Amino acid sequence: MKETRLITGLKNGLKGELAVPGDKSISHRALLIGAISQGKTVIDHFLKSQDCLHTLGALQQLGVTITEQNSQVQVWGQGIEHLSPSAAPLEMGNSGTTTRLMLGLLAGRPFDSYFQGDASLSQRPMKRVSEPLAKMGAEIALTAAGTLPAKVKGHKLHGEKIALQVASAQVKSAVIFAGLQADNPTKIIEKLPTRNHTELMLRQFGAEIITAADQRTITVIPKPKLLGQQIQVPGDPSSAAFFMAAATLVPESSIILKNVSLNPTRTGFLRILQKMGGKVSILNQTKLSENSGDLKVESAKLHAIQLTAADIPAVIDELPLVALLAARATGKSKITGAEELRVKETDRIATVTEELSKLGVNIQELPDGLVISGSTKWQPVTNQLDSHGDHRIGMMLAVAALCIQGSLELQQADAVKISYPGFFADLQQLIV
Ligand SMILES: O=C(O)C1=C[C@@H](OP(=O)(O)O)[C@@H](O)[C@H](O)C1
Ligand SMILES: C=C(OP(=O)(O)O)C(=O)O
Repeated sequence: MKETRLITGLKNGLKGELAVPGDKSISHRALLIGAISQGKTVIDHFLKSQDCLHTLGALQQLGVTITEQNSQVQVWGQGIEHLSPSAAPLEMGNSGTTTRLMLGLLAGRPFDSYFQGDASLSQRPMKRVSEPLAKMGAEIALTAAGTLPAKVKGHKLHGEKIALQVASAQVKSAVIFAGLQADNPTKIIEKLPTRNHTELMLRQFGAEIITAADQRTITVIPKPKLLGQQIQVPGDPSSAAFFMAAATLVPESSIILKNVSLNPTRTGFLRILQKMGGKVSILNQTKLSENSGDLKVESAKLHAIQLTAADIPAVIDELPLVALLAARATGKSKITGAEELRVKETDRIATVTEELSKLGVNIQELPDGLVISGSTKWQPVTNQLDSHGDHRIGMMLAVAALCIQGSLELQQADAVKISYPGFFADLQQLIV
């Protein structure tokens, strides 16, 4: 990641319409669930970003045929029992989602698998997956630090009652993929409800996955007959959030973001922005593979916000952007219960603090969050910002730079390719 980009503060507001790329979480799952089903799965609006392409590549390493035609991705599923071992390590790149979901999937296959990832992913915790899976009979060897590279020795699995120690959709999904292969039902109890795309999509393919009224107790009935489906991936709300923030913060903006997912486990940023005084309205609601709609966003003056643990899962990937909103708002904001940010692509509590401080923002780290005193009169101490190789930090800083007079350099700007390769081109489309 070597690319440096110059970003110039905007004199005019953002204007126009944009359809953001497909949802990253749903794109990963459409490939994985398509691969273990019988028959063809056709994916519309698949997110062709580096992370999702690692899921695609790893499935090809396991013998799955995946083709592309007329901008659709086709997965030629033959059922889970047709996955075949890969002699070479499965390449996870930078993608935590690929790794954790595939560890759950391959733990129950009758062969061994090897996983490796890039330098950032190789620092991220994997015991959160290997430990609950071990209760089901899985055997996953990690480094002494509990990280990749991993060796999965495939075993028969048994259903268990599993109380998860972290609120993580990746961990929940790993246990669900293992539970599909077990010889009796698996009951998962989450600390807090997290994004539910795995459950929704597996139901569409024919599985019986029962979610209790508390939204955090999930029962997986094993050995379903899964049949290939048509998937229409809605726009990624985590990608839409960058433009929602930009349109809010740059005066005289008014934009429409088309077909964005409105799954309530993902709309935390929308709700928080509204609570801070943001002007966001939902226009046309549509049903793609999940509920979605168009979002109209206009510039607004914001006030501070307090977030605690229960707020975090629905906004986990947008928290760097919430920090940016808070940095431009009136008053002192506090985010707590967000210690998960420390184990993302970077320690996002540290990288957000380091980079926003360079812009003159009054921001302090907490062990599990941030305290930010907002102001619209930042005094940058440098004109060089750095994504630290973290896509979400890079895009948040690009939005921050739009709010400033003059130009800033963003180093390692190409990190955006991990989840949003066309980010800078799409941003340009809204700049008049
Ligand atoms: O399940 C998923 O698709 C994801 C879950 C979240 O991670 P955790 O489950 O670790 O919170 C999120 O940060 C990640 O970008 C995608
Ligand atoms: C944390 C993220 O992804 P992953 O865990 O899949 O690497 C992210 O996209 O912000």
